[in-house]
Amino acid sequence: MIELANISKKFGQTSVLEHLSLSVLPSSRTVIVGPSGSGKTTLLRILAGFETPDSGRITLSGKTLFDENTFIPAHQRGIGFVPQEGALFPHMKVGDNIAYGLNGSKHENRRRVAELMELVSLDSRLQHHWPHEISGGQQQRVALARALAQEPVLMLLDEPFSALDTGLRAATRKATAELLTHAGVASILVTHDQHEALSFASQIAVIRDGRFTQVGSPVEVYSQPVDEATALFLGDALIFNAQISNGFARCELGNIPADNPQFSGERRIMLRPEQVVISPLKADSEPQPVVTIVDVDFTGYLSTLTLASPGWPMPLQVKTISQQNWRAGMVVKLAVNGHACVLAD
Ligand SMILES: Nc1ncnc2c1ncn2[C@@H]1O[C@H](COP(=O)(O)OP(=O)(O)OP(=O)(O)O)[C@@H](O)[C@H]1O
Repeated sequence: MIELANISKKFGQTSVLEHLSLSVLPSSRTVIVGPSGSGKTTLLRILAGFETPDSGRITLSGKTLFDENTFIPAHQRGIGFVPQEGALFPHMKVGDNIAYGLNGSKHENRRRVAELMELVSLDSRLQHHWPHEISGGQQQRVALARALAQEPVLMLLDEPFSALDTGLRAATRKATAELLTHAGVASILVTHDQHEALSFASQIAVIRDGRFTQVGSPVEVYSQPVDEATALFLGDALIFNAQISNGFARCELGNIPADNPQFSGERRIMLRPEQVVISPLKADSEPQPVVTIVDVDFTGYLSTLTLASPGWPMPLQVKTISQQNWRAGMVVKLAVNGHACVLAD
């Protein structure tokens, strides 16, 4: 439904976006995730029509929004935009914020505001409040209702939950995802928070230095990242040098099935910490390799174990679910679940 092809943008001599291409399906949820300064907001502003790319093409439902001969202005695009921290008009009450841009009769607008408030699960009595009289989560819902009032086919969300505390953030994120899917509105959300990205998205586009390094489903980009930086950006990762042959990766942790059997020779591989299962060693068994816990950093639900083995070049840190009996000096058994991801660099 929305297609970007070869979008590039420079500010002065600095290239900020380079040849970005992306397809977003109707009613889907795409997340653009990447470090600060990677070009996320610039891309969103280009899609909204607030910024002009230097080259490329953007089409929405078959209609060209931008190419070398075309520039459709923001208010004619049918695209909703929820900026960071909602950006409500402070001098307008909640109801008037939502009604901003509605051009029906007074009676119709009142009915539509009530509908939209119900859609975003806001108590209709809040329409008479000033923005500063409602909570951060409620302000985000008002901003969403205001954007939905335009009946967009695509909603752009720029770090919309960043001002909310952790619990409220997760709840608002889930409610927003459900609401947009239910309303049949496709969305593109920008964030630098990998948990948020993995939880909200049906499709993730990882951006670094103005380029997409990987586009895929959350499970794909998390378990099969293309390179080390993408792997580390999306969560904790254990990276090893390995010798790949016959579909197996030989490394410090043993012989692990490789996710891509075409590779061979010396390569870097990645495992997620949850793939490594650590268990106490039974008295009479021989561990292979011999692994000792050298340090336990207990942080509640999770502990970081520092593990050492005579054959390893350096100790390995693994974050794992805490167990009460773990202590430094203990010899443990390691097992690896699933495949090792063979990295491209
Ligand atoms: N109007 C502008 N003029 C000049 N440079 C700009 C402009 N807007 C953005 N930039 C630069 O473009 C680069 C990308 O900025 P952008 O805001 O798109 O990144 P971001 O990934 O959204 O970052 P953050 O996560 O910190 O918001 C940055 O180096 C920024 O300084």
